Amino acid sequence: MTPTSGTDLIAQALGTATDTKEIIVGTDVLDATGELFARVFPGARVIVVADENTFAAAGQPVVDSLAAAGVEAVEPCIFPGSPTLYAGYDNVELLRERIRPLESTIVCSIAAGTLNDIAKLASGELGRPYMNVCTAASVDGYASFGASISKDGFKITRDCPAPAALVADLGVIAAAPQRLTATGYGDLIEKIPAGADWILADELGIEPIDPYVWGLVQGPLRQALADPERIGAGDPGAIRGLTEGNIMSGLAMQAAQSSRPASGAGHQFSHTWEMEGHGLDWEPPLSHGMKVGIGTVASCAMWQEALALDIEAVDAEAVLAAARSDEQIEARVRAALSERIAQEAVGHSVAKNLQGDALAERIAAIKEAWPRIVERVSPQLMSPEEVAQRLAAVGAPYHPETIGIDMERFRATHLKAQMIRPRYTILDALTDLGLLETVIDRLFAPQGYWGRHPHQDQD
Ligand SMILES: NC(=O)C1=CN([C@@H]2O[C@H](COP(=O)(O)OP(=O)(O)OC[C@H]3O[C@@H](n4cnc5c(N)ncnc54)[C@H](OP(=O)(O)O)[C@@H]3O)[C@@H](O)[C@H]2O)C=CC1
Ligand SMILES: O=C(CO)COP(=O)(O)O
Repeated sequence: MTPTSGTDLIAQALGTATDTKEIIVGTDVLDATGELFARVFPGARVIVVADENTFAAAGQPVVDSLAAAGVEAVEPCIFPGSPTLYAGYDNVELLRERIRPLESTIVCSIAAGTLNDIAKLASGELGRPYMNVCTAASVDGYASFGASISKDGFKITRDCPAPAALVADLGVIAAAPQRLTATGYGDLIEKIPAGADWILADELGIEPIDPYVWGLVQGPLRQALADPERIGAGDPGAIRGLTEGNIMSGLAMQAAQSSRPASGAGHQFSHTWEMEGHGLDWEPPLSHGMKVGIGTVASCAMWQEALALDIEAVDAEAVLAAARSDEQIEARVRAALSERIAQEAVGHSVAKNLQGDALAERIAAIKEAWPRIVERVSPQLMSPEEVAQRLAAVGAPYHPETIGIDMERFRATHLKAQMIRPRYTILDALTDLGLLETVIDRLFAPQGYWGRHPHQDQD
């Protein structure tokens, strides 16, 4: 039977999930936490991990439910609620060392994206499973393999198993601050251009699409994104769709053991600003999904411009002659990025840098595949205007100015975003074709998307 609801899709995906055994999504389900814990971790003790915000949102019912199920509990670990917890490796170490001496003790975190990732990596480094009670529809990282954690200033997804179980109480999630719901929409909508980036990598034989994984993330995606007004207004049914869409996206990352299904060039804009520290000292800090939403507009605008190019006319000889050496790439990365980001970014950028025969082959491959790429990517994408309208409708920022990024910095981010990850996206295809700067020029020219939308109030 073909699953019809998000709940059915999650149940089906769990059948093949590598780490996650059970996910409970519903209204008034916090009191199921204890029995779920006892079922998934028989005989284990629990340590509840939360921060003051998330404990206030769901803590006591979770503690009561664990006690009612007869689960022995050690003293909870409650992080301060203010300043907002950051996804830094120091917090992972802090939690890991707190739980290390506690034998047969499993973390039950009560958390949105940040603390879930901290609990995931701290548990993973000790080879222990964990579970999470989700407090907002703010991210797709709940069910994912890997934790996005910053270490020495570089933020990237670090390998560790997904949670063994999740509880997502829709009452708690709907009552979370509206900005957390809006940010979850921003994280989810990037799966649209991220899908286009994956099609590109698939067509070039760089990272083939696994149809099963593709279906997990892309299957429920458009339905989950369908009604930003209702999501923004806090409608429970629409928030359920967003929650389930984000969980499915996490399950796709779990099935792929990679964030490829959920993260493309749009995410790379967000990661660049985050590593530059942009908005981290705001209270509340500028969230992941808010930055990803703007990155999604940027990525869709770039794809739109790319699809209008005459790729067949690209002069491969000229591109080869102008190709940068690895030393030149390193110098560019070091000039663009601060020292602590550049250190790791140089490795990714140099590894992606093609010259000579390898570059000639890549250009030929892009030319050969381009008609199929256009055919497959066109129905996948949304226009940048549509993405911006949807973000506005949900109550999320939709223009870089709104998040304090001026046009000069925004324009420069198009180049930096290509440097910080090994993942092949539209940024890399344009780089290989020697066209990235040309496309950026067109985007910011008077007729280009950003030329026509230089300020939020002119949108
Ligand atoms: N691993 C992965 O695959 C992915 C990871 N991420 C990462 O997730 C992080 C972003 O997570 P996000 O959820 O946006 O932000 P946070 O987890 O930082 O949440 C923002 C703030 O809201 C609090 N909060 C959460 N729920 C409630 C509630 N119900 N009531 C009141 N306050 C609440 C949070 O507490 P608390 O800190 O306890 O959550 C925190 O103080 C980033 O680090 C990002 O990189 C994003 C996508 C995928
Ligand atoms: O944030 C992510 C998915 O939402 C994944 O981030 P990466 O692209 O750094 O793996």
